[in-house]
Amino acid sequence: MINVGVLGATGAVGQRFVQLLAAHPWFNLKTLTASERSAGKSYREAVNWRLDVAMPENMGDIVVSKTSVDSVKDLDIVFSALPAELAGILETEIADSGVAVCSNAASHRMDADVPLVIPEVNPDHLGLIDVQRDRGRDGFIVTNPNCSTIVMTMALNPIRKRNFSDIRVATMQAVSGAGFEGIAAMAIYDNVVPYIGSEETKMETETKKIMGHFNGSEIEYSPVQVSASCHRVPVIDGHTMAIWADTDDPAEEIINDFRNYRAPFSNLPTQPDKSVIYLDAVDRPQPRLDRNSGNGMSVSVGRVREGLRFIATGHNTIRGAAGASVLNAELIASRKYL
Ligand SMILES: NC(=O)C1=CN([C@@H]2O[C@H](COP(=O)(O)OP(=O)(O)OC[C@H]3O[C@@H](n4cnc5c(N)ncnc54)[C@H](OP(=O)(O)O)[C@@H]3O)[C@@H](O)[C@H]2O)C=CC1
Ligand SMILES: N[C@@H](CC(=O)OP(=O)(O)O)C(=O)O
Repeated sequence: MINVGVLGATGAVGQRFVQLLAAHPWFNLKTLTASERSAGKSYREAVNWRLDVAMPENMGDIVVSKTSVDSVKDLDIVFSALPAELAGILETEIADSGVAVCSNAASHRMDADVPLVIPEVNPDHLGLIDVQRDRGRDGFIVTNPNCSTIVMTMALNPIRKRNFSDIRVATMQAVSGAGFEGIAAMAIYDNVVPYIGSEETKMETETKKIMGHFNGSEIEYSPVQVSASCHRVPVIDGHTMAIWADTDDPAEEIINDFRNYRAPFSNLPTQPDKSVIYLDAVDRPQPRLDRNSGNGMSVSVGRVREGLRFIATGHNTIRGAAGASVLNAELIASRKYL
């Protein structure tokens, strides 16, 4: 078993990590960290469990540690669900101390030698781990993209061979994306908020790195242009988006690409066989109906129309966050990077 821990284990993403790791076949979850407010309490006492599945019983008695390099020094991997302003320095120190960091936080995503990985899309970018090691780092950092960026790039992956260069996207993002205390009920109920700080820039820049080419020492960014407009809607979990891409190929061909798509790895426990699912009902995908497909790891697509226009939905705290990081760690372990 590989010993792992979760940084920020009491938050919206941290709880998803605990849910996904508590009975993982490869990973032994032994350390949970949070702020000074929670440190020293049992996880059961510290956490305000808010997921729609029960808290795994075996996690409740773990004593929450302070988030520090020392607390995780005996682990092989830490999963980071820390606020970005803390993640920057701490993740660097933990990686330098010899531990592998799989992070959800935005802080290191665009660092030149840090892989920004979705296993189905750009697994070869893990080669940047060797670049980090070559400069003397004992551990390493691997990041997963922003939640909306993951759903969009996963949805585009089966049709990538069609060589589009111009993508437009309008998102409808769930409130869980803002964290538990992120948005007041009075602000979102009966409403749509047409602003999510930095989200549009993240979608526009992270996509160029993910779709870029790893030449053995660095990523050559893709020339693809993304124009994003991001909006918060009164949905608990599941980001939905309308996507436009510049191909005139017939809708039937695109639908066939989606139907025939299979995930590339069969040996990773968190990877569903179909990580992109095509739905042909005229009114799908919908977040409430489709976010849990593939245990929350599949992206659902539908309403494919010439132009090209289509809709995609994915679970933002599973496929877009904790599940994405766990899948990255499985790929890292299977490729013997630990
Ligand atoms: N929500 C989402 O859909 C996504 C979130 N992310 C990213 O994941 C990260 C976590 O987000 P989210 O779970 O929503 O955030 P939350 O606010 O829900 O949780 C924050 C976590 O960090 C801990 N924490 C807060 N302050 C400190 C501190 N000073 N020292 C140590 N630990 C601290 C909290 O512990 P305590 O309970 O003790 O306060 C809690 O465990 C962020 O970087 C976010 O941008 C990425 C993709 C999607
Ligand atoms: N901004 C996203 C969630 C998030 O935290 O993204 P990032 O990991 O890029 O900071 C949302 O609100 O839905």
